[in-house]
Amino acid sequence: MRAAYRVADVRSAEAALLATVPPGALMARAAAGLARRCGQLLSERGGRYGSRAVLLVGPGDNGGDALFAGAELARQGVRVSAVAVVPDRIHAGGLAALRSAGGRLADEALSAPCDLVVDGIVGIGGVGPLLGRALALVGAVTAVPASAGGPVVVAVDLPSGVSADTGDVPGPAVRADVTVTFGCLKPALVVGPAAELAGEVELVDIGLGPFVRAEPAVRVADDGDVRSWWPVPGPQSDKYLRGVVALATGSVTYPGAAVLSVGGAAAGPAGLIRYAGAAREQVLTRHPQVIAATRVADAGRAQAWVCGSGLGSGARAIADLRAVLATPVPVVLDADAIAMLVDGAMAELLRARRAPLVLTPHDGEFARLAGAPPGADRVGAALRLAAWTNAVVLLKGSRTIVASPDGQAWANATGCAALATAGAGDVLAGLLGSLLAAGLPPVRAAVAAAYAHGLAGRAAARVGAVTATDLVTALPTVTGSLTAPCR
Ligand SMILES: NC(=O)C1=CN([C@@H]2O[C@H](COP(=O)(O)OP(=O)(O)OC[C@H]3O[C@@H](n4cnc5c(N)ncnc54)[C@H](OP(=O)(O)O)[C@@H]3O)[C@@H](O)[C@H]2O)[C@@H](O)CC1
Ligand SMILES: Nc1ncnc2c1ncn2[C@@H]1O[C@H](COP(=O)(O)OP(=O)(O)O)[C@@H](O)[C@H]1O
Ligand SMILES: [K+]
Repeated sequence: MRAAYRVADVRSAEAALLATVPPGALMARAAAGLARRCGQLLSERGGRYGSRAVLLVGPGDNGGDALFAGAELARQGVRVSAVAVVPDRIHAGGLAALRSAGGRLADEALSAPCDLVVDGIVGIGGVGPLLGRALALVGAVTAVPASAGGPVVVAVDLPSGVSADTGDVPGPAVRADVTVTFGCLKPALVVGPAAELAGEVELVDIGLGPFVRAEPAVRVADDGDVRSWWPVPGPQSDKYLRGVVALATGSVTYPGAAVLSVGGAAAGPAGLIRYAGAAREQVLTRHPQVIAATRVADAGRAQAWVCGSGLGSGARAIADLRAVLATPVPVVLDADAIAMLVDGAMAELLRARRAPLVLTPHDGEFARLAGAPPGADRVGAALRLAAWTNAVVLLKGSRTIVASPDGQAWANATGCAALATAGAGDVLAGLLGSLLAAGLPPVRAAVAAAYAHGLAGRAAARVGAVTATDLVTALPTVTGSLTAPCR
């Protein structure tokens, strides 16, 4: 698990650490890690000696990091020039180090082609959209991406122009190929549109870890986490002990949603799938192992229910949702089931529930339920909805967020834009239901489902254009690999 911390918590940890080290030591550690990575990138692009690097140097310590790293690169034979965002406010020690190593202060950014741009405009001290010369410099950096022969862009700590605590991008911002961040991750590196601007994130250890006392703002699961959580059958298992998942999804109008959600469930760890709904025939044609009924009341017992994907909102859908909510087992509510919560008609049933509830809204469904879209602070918004509904909220998007009523938030790092295809959410809901049925607690089930779903999207995208059916095809290999012993 990786953890990202808010700026205020990073500052507190930094203050505690600073009291234990000589002045300048932290910046030296940060700059050494930054220079190491920049040097590697230059080596990969044809060599350090004689290459050109431009440092964009803001007025704070972020600029200081860039200058000290630039000094180290200059000592290695890189021709380094620095451009000050505010010429009369530049880190004096850093500038002196750069000059004594042979680097220079330039008036204009990128007046000649260069191999590397180091974005030291702002880091965790950035507030709001970039202003003044900082804004103009961002335009110059983003003109030609590295993939089109432009310089490789390395952001110092964070890409300048992003909101560190929320991952919002309130205006023009640097798009980095690599972000070298110090001490710990910040939320903008893992959530929201900012995370897409960070490129590959390298965390440099500056000794901050033991001084970070706060709870993480956001957690990110890795392969090891998901592997260790994923339920695996043992010698004593039978289909019931592995868990029974039931789905009330699809309708006469949207039978495909039923087929897709059952397909997602089939890739999960549950030992038996029940289906209840109007798409019984279509489900059985694609998934003959399913035990199918037409109504929830006739479906039989399950350890978890999934309800809502393609369900519609007529009288039949309302009755089925009521029946699902009345069960004493974990429930996933997706799509139309979320919409049916809006008018409050289900409030009493929801209040009476003791078993976990997981809501899987996309932004539109979130807005209907919460009364407003998630906005700039997606983690905060998901946490508020989770607290208000007493449900785990899986807020879908390019960095899907899982938020729990007790204030824990996770961001998913495996997704890819190919998942933005009709029916992908149905597949996710089914997989999530299967994990719940197999006994995984709701936060872990939601995090693990989003993780595997994202990997399936990537696997399918390697083959070609991705449909939700391709996700169903790709998922068993992904989930199988998550349960295979590590080699
Ligand atoms: N924490 C740690 O452990 C370590 C931290 N380290 C490093 O320190 C960095 C933090 O440094 P920091 O505190 O000096 O703030 P920083 O990001 O340089 O920005 C402040 C300056 O930017 C300006 N500015 C702000 N917003 C702006 C805008 N929208 N548009 C334009 N300008 C804007 C603002 O201007 P002002 O408002 O003062 O006029 C102010 O002068 C951190 O990210 C990391 O790189 C490492 O060295 C070691 C370990
Ligand atoms: N730009 C994106 N990058 C990565 N994943 C995305 C992006 N847009 C959507 N997704 C994912 O695609 C899925 C779409 O689900 P959803 O909106 O419910 O679609 P549907 O209702 O058609 O099934 C979600 O898992 C979501 O996280
Ligand atoms: K920066």
